[in-house]
Parts: sequence; structure tokens; C-alpha cells
Amino acid sequence: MENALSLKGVSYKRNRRVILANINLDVAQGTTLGLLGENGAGKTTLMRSIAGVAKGAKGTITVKGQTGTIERKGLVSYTDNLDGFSRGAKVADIIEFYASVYPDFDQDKYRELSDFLDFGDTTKKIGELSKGMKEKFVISLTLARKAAVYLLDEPFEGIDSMTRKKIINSLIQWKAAESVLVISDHYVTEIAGLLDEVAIIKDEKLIAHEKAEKIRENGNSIEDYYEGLYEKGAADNDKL
Ligand SMILES: Nc1ncnc2c1ncn2[C@@H]1O[C@H](COP(=O)(O)OP(=O)(O)OP(=O)(O)O)[C@@H](O)[C@H]1O
Repeated sequence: MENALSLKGVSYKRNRRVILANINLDVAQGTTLGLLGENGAGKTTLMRSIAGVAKGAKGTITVKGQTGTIERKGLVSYTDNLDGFSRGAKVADIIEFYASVYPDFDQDKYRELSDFLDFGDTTKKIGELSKGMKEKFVISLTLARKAAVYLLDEPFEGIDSMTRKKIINSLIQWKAAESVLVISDHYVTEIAGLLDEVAIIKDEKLIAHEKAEKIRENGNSIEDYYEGLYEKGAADNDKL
């Protein structure tokens, strides 16, 4: 199958400190990829690089054949924690902003998503939203676009476990079959059933990229595989 997302030699430094080192990753269209790694491993930085918002990222990132940052922004749906908006901005204003900036933003789909997530009050200000409410808003905004690649960075941290299960069980239905979904989460077991592949980051490097099916065929759970690799280190670089 055609690769929807391809990273070649992606590196990122901040204040001369290496955050990502030579990341190579190919993801076929339709794949749901779990991006795993402990705190500070570089998952957010990698997502920001793919989305074209990490300034100074080196290497080549191709999304559906496009390598330019502007073109990529049109193909990748990623919501940067809403940090760019003032605390006084209302939910309704941000929805309007999304609709005006992204031609692929589908307001009906946004409404369906936000209803499903029980996040309906558009009069609230960003600064008034709880962590979980903000996350529901980010998920709704992100998935309401028609994109080739969706990036969800630890989307469920503040969301209660019942709702988390509900979202995880239905996440796939909100993306087109050919779209890629990259999701990072600390609750590996919870999202495991959703994943087609996992990519593991440790010490600035991609130490593994493997199909979930293959991990299970080898008698491992995704969580065991992840923890085993993390403990063992980058010795066996088991890339696809
Ligand atoms: N604004 C920043 N200034 C300086 N260093 C940063 C900044 N943002 C991230 N870093 C550093 O980059 C590294 C990777 O951070 P990143 O947020 O990408 O990791 P992560 O895997 O998403 O972590 P977490 O699971 O805790 O969210 C960390 O060592 C972090 O300290």
C-alpha cells in the first residue's frame, strides 16, 4: 500500500540539545499507529515536526507526496493544545477560526463529534475549560477536518475512564479508511486494541516500528513488547 506518511532523517535540536535524532519512518495509508515512549522521549516534538509547527526540524517529511510545510499543514490535522489562543477566546470563536482557516473543516462532523463526546457548550471560554473538556474539544477539532494524517497527542489524560473507553472504541469510525491516525498515550493497554502498528521512541531515537499483528503472533501483548524494549534498550533495532 502507498505510504501516506514518510520521515527520512528527521532530527530536531533545541538550544543545541538533540531532541530527535535521525528518525526514519514509513506509514502506509489507513494505518493507526501508536507512538509510544516515556515522558520527554520526544513524541510531542515528532508530532509537531510532522505537522510542520516545530520550527527548525531537519530532514524530509512527506505526506501524500508533499514535502513543503504549507502543503503538509493542509494535509495533517493536529491541534497544538490550543496554546495559540487567549484564555478569553470562546469555544464558538475557535470553531469559527478553524472553519475559516481549514477548508476541510466539517462543521457538521464537529457537531457530531462534540455531541458524542458530550462537549456541547460553545459559549465557554478556553480558560474556563477543565483539562478533560479541553481534551474533548481538541479531539473534536482535530477529527472534524478531512485530513490524510491525524495526530492525537495523549488525547485522553484528563478524560474519565468510562468516556475514554467510549472514545477509544469509536475512534476509528471518525477517520476515513485511507487516513493515517497517529496516537500517543501513556495508557498503552487501553489503546492497544486500536493499533495496527507501534513506533517506539527512546533517547531521541526510533528504537522500534512493528506491526501489532506480528507482536501478537509472537505471543506478546503490545504493552509487554513496549516495556521489554524499553528495558532492553535500543540493542535490537526491529524496524519494519
Ligand atoms: N519548549 C521547550 N524548551 C526546551 N526543551 C523542550 C521544550 N519542549 C520540549 N523540550 C524537551 O524536548 C524533549 C522531548 O519533549 P517532548 O515533549 O517531545 O516529549 P514527549 O515524549 O511528548 O513527553 P511527554 O510524554 O512527557 O509529553 C524533552 O527532553 C523536553 O524537555
